[in-house]
Amino acid sequence: MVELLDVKDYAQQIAEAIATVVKIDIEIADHNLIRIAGTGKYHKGVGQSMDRQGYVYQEVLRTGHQFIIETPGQHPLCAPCKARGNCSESYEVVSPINVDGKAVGAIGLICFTEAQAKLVEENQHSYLIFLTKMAETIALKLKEQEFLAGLVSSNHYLNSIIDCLDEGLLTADLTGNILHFNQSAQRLFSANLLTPGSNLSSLFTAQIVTDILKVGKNADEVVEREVHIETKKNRVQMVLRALPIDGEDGIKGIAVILRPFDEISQIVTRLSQQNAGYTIQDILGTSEAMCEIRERAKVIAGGKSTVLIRGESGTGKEMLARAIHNLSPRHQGMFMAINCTAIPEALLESELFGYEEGAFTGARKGGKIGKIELANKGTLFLDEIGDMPLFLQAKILRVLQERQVERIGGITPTAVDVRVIAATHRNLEEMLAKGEFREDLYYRINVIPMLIKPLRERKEDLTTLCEHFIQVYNQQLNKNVQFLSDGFRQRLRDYSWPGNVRELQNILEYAMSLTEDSTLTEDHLSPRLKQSEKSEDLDGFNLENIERETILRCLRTSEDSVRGKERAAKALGIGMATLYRKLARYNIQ
Ligand SMILES: Nc1ncnc2c1ncn2[C@@H]1O[C@H](COP(=O)(O)OP(=O)(O)OP(=O)(O)O)[C@@H](O)[C@H]1O
Repeated sequence: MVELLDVKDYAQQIAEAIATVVKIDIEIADHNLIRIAGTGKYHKGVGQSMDRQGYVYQEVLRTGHQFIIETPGQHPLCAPCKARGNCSESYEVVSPINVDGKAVGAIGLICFTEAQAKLVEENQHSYLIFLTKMAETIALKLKEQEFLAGLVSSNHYLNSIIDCLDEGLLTADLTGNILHFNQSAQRLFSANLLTPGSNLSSLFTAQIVTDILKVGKNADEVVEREVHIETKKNRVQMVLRALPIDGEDGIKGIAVILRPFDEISQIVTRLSQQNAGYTIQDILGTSEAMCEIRERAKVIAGGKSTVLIRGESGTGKEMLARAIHNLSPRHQGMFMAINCTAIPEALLESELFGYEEGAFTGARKGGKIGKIELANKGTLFLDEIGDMPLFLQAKILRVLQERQVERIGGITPTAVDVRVIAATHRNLEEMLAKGEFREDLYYRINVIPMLIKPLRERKEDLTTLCEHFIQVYNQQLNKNVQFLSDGFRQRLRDYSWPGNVRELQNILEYAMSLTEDSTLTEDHLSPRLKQSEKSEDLDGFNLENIERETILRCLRTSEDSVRGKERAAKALGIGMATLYRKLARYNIQ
């Protein structure tokens, strides 16, 4: 709150101006009865309290009315005064200084001579009006001061809000001269680059500045660009947004907002809930193989090493990759999946690496960020890596080795911190031999190999998986399936599951959509499963399978020692060397 004391210099100027013109002394007091201005003999008392003499002033302040004291020292108001009966003043006119109907001070004309008293008395009305006007002038100054203080304080308040923002914020005039910036912007750029009066061109490339200035020409224009900024510490990727600052009579300037790219991708991740997906507990299966997979995933999730997940289609490779990501410290970052088979070769490169504006005909304005960059601080899932063309294999290898990515048409590489999880159903070793897969990349991605067995080799998982999918489809399809008939179970057990868990899921969805009962029977099986009977039977004649199964059965009945193996070899009618060769061949431990 502004007080009369805050405008004391102005009050003194007014007092002196009046005294010079009317040749009568002036005294001004504030609401605390402190003399804030005075002329003649009262000048030296400025700043002092008037509480022992200013009884008339006290009354003016209390009532908010003007007073004329024709007989100072004898007037009843002067009763408590020390100078009562002996007052040097001969006539006094005092007016309140009112602000918003409240007396915040008082101004008085003080006559010491008879001549002065006579003059005022004779022109009392004019002097009263004059004094009232002077009081109003001082009150106006006070209001103005209050208004200015309000402006300063709201400006300060707004600046504090702007400084609280994590985003860097700059404002510039329509030619790009910087007018204002917040503390976040200040932290980004070195002090000599960002000063009031410096130009946007000292911060951004010519192309970006041209784009920013465009928003000054059109109130509907908003520019969004991705920029790399050399900060005080390092080079960071940011998203720049420029918007016009609208005034009543047109665009007044341009606001530029800068946000770290990482933050945006984290927000996108959170909002899109893409990672709400799979956790390690979602990977079902009671088989030893699946228990091991879950345990292994927990152990390796914290690291940064590349993981290679192998397994047939539908075994849950992507699910496992997501679960590893969600278990890892990178779970706040993006999980970017790219299927190397699904995207045409020509597009795959730009999807992965992105491109700069003008990199090729048809390249989008402003360029495009690639999935590798998007996965910064997160996980890049390269699905079906076996189908990646050789030239891209070389580029991916460089990313893995140098931890940098260079956009198509770009000149400077950007550092990226991504964990790569690759997956394939293909026999990479065979591809290596044929020169279809790069050996160096193979070793780079195969740091942590994980193999998900096909469902036919872990049929004990069928029960858990069936229970889970039945529960899911009971809800989704509004069914109430509780049981599987023996025949249905048997069919599932006999089937070879070329499409693995995905196929099981489809078969259950099909069966459940056909029934209104609480039990699924063979009748509800899809024709595919029924027709498979034949091929299933033929599968059973595969000699290698039979041999493997026979060896396994035989080993289970003998003890796990050299003697046990000798007995098994004897029972099988083969020599020990042959048995060992077959154990290696069928990968039996
Ligand atoms: N162990 C599991 N527990 C629960 N659901 C599973 C499991 N394995 C796979 N699934 C389900 O099977 C489907 C296929 O999984 P996913 O896409 O991860 O397989 P994939 O091996 O990556 O397949 P592809 O190689 O064809 O891309 C998903 O719907 C997933 O929910």
